[in-house]
Amino acid sequence: MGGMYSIEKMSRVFSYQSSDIDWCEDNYQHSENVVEFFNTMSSFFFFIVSPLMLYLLHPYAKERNLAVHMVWVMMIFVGIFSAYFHMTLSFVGQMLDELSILWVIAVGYALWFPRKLFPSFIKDRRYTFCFSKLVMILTVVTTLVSFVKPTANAYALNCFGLHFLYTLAIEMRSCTDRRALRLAKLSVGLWVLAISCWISDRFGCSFWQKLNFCYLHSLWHIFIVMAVAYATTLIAYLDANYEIPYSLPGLQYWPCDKWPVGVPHIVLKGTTKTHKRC
Ligand SMILES: CCCCCCCC/C=C\CCCCCCCC(=O)N[C@@H](CO)[C@H](O)/C=C/CCCCCCCCCCCCC
Ligand SMILES: [Ca+2]
Ligand SMILES: [Zn+2]
Repeated sequence: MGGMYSIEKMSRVFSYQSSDIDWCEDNYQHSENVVEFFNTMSSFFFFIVSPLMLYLLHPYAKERNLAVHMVWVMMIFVGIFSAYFHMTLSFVGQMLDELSILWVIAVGYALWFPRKLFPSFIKDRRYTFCFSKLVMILTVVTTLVSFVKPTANAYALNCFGLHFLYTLAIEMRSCTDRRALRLAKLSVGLWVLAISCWISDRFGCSFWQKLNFCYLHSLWHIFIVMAVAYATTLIAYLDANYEIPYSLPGLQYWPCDKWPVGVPHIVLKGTTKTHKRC
């Protein structure tokens, strides 16, 4: 009897709308199996951008470390879990969505956090591995803590965005490379657009419902993927200048460098040992 009760309780976490969160988009408007249709569909944007980023970052990853591909491989899973969450609004969907974001951020920090900003006790090159280990231990602990108050997770995750902006500001202070500075401004601009949509959807829903425009969370999906694409290229570029300067890293835009819009990527122009400014 007790066993039956706990199985029933367990399966409830998979059921539709078992999550505490419900985004502004009206539920079941376009299908009886999909709770938030546009939020689900816009999650597929992750699938378009992730393979493109894996392709564009490949020359840098080959020279530096193939492990950097983990970030965009994991972003595919973020897309899958995000689509599942908005399709069902289930508790399991919410946790998968949030925890996959947490792990992408953790891998990003373990791979790219600038050594000069390491805590003083692990600043030495020999202990770089310790930093990654520390990040992973903290992430395992945070994963367990995230079950205590699931509604707070999304806000906690957004704080990483703020910490990332702070780290970027310190990094860019000493940078004179015009292309890198422009990319930093574009990344921050996209992040500001994204976070404004997320906050507005969360807290201004009644206003947007009056205007009959409840798609801000879908726009958040699109802007945040673009912000992450721009920001990861910038971080990878700064990292390449620091760790593999002999490869003469440069920044270009895909598909055509001369177009006013495009996806940024790194080109490696050389193999001789020279230094750059960032
Ligand atoms: C030196 C450090 C390098 C760090 C690299 C970071 C790499 C990748 C980071 C983030 C992945 C973000 C993925 C967003 C997925 C959105 C899915 C979603 O919509 N989930 C919502 C529910 O559907 C949920 O409420 C969202 C929660 C908040 C997520 C906050 C993500 C913070 C992202 C920080 C990105 C920084 C980019 C800033 C550019 C200047
Ligand atoms: Ca909704
Ligand atoms: Zn979402």
